[in-house]
Amino acid sequence: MPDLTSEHTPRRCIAVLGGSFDPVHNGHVALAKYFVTLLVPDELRVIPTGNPWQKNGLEAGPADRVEMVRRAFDRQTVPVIIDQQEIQRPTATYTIDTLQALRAELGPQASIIFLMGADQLQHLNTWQGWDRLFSYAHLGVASRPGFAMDASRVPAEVTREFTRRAATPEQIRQSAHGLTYLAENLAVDISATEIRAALHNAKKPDALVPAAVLDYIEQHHLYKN
Ligand SMILES: Nc1ncnc2c1ncn2[C@@H]1O[C@H](COP(=O)(O)OP(=O)(O)OP(=O)(O)O)[C@@H](O)[C@H]1O
Ligand SMILES: O=C(O)c1ccc[n+]([C@@H]2O[C@H](COP(=O)([O-])O)[C@@H](O)[C@H]2O)c1
Repeated sequence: MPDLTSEHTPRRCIAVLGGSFDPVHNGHVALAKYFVTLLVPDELRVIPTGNPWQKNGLEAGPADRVEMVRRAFDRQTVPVIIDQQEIQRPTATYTIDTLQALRAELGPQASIIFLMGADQLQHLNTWQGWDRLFSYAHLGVASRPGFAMDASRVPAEVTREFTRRAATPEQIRQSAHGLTYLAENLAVDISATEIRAALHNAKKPDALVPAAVLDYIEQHHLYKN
């Protein structure tokens, strides 16, 4: 039987943003928007972590983080799915498991790109099965103030993989997995850590989080001492 998918059906492209989102903020929205503009994916999949094993616990519960994410991403130019698979998985959250599940769900043809900020790039080689991530997805990384993306801070083995797999947005859209893209001109100096600190000090971080998220935080008395 001829492979009609590759010849006649455009390949679907799904951009995936995983995160603790404790809380979601304008840096996350800017990261997603950057890659949505670059790739014009068919879907933005946002996946709040369940048990982020490299963090010392989360402050807000999963239901609150999901609702904040829903509010933050309610006005995108592409369809958005808030995917709760990591929250529903009882074990430690490993991206490799998530990407395997997404590949099984979306099929071998789909172009899947997992997005992250430069802070994660700096220790990507500590992720569970990091070198197998490329078997399931492309990786898209954006710069972030305070986190260099050059050889001074990125481990040599990570730089090597990113260099040999570097591709254009068009190449990423036209293949399923295994390529990389470094966006070096995003510069949003916001972190969830500073937002939690502001809220604990009764400050209103209204320039750092979407208004609908701040409303939710206030209504539900999140991040209070
Ligand atoms: N300001 C930002 N610019 C670019 N990428 C970002 C930014 N903030 C977060 N990211 C990326 O978004 C993803 C989820 O981040 P996360 O939810 O841990 O936010 P955070 O601000 O880093 O949180 P925390 O301060 O609690 O560690 C990660 O890949 C991270 O690198
Ligand atoms: O798979 C791993 O081992 C792994 C280690 C650290 C982070 N991640 C993923 O990276 C994304 C951003 O993580 P964080 O801690 O910055 O919110 C989120 O989807 C995490 O599950 C994944």
